[in-house]
Amino acid sequence: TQSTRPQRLLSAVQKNATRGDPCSVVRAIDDFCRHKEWAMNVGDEKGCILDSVVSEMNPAAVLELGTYCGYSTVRIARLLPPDAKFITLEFNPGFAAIARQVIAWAGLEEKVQLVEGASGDWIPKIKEQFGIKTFDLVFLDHWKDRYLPDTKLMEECGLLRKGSVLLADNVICPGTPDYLEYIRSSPKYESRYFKSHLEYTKVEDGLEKSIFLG
Ligand SMILES: O=C(NC/C=C/[C@H]1O[C@@H](n2cnc(C(F)(F)F)c2)[C@H](O)[C@@H]1O)c1cc([N+](=O)[O-])cc(O)c1O
Ligand SMILES: [Mg+2]
Repeated sequence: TQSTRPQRLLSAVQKNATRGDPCSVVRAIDDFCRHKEWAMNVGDEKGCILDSVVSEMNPAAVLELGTYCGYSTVRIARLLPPDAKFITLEFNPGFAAIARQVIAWAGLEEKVQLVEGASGDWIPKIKEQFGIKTFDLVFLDHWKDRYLPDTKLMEECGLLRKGSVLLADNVICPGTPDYLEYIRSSPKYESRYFKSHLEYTKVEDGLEKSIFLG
């Protein structure tokens, strides 16, 4: 039977990366996506911006929306302090199964809680299910038409505190126009655009970093 792209990406990790070495997992995925098959990971260029935001914040509680194959999950988890809580949400069971193996190959399964399901169902349950009051950092990289409704839902559920940071991928390509319009015009946020490129290409894209002002 035909393999899927996520399965081929996992095989490249298992072939080329060293077990327990997150950086070698990140490098193996970037090499695979640059030279063999493009895939929608945040990539190395935007990934460095993600790294700098995570390192600067040293967050105690992180939420990722859109695990996919676990590339950004590994990038984030490798930088977190030991007692940090990191939840990553994935809707597609096939992608989740691959991501679990990528995260395990990196040796980071203890630092990450991969939850399968829809954001609309899970966001209202996170506080009680995982004992999390608020998130210090949220990385949005899931369906682009869900960025805005899920941000409003996180506000309503009290998951953001003064100073919480939302970091959104793909605000230019494929684009999240309703989210950008909202976040840049809302008095509840202070936003900044980090210009970069769509992963593994020369096309413009970037990350929008927004601080919740409470
Ligand atoms: O479409 C893109 N990304 C969509 C990404 C979607 C991923 O987020 C998951 N998800 C959906 N809901 C949840 C939640 F939150 F409910 F758990 C998680 C989906 O199953 C999928 O794995 C994309 C496309 C391009 N591109 O160039 O076309 C480049 C990129 O960087 C991209 O991120
Ligand atoms: Mg993306």
